[in-house]
Amino acid sequence: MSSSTATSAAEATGARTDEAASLIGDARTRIDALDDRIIGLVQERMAVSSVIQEARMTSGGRRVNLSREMEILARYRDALGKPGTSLAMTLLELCRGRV
Ligand SMILES: C=C(O[C@@H]1C=C(C(=O)O)C=C[C@H]1O)C(=O)O
Repeated sequence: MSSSTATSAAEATGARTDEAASLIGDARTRIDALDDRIIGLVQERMAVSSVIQEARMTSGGRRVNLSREMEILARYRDALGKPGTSLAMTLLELCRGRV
């Protein structure tokens, strides 16, 4: 490390060289942008899910539809493996609350 700026970047990233610290800083900026989009998509999913649940309940049905939830869990598991199931369960909890 040659400058104090590089030293603090290294401290913030855990890198041991200026080059690695720079790469990590840039990649973290991209991750922050991706997380902003993911959060926005989750919020959009919550809003769409809420429309479906309200329509079903207004028609006299139940909030939750387990067969549909099984499809969603399988889709995430097929795409992402076992942690995909956990992710889908968290998404479903956000969208329809705890059951
Ligand atoms: C949105 C629906 O209602 C509920 C919420 C779901 C979801 O957020 O994906 C899935 C099944 C239901 O428990 C639906 O039936 O599609």
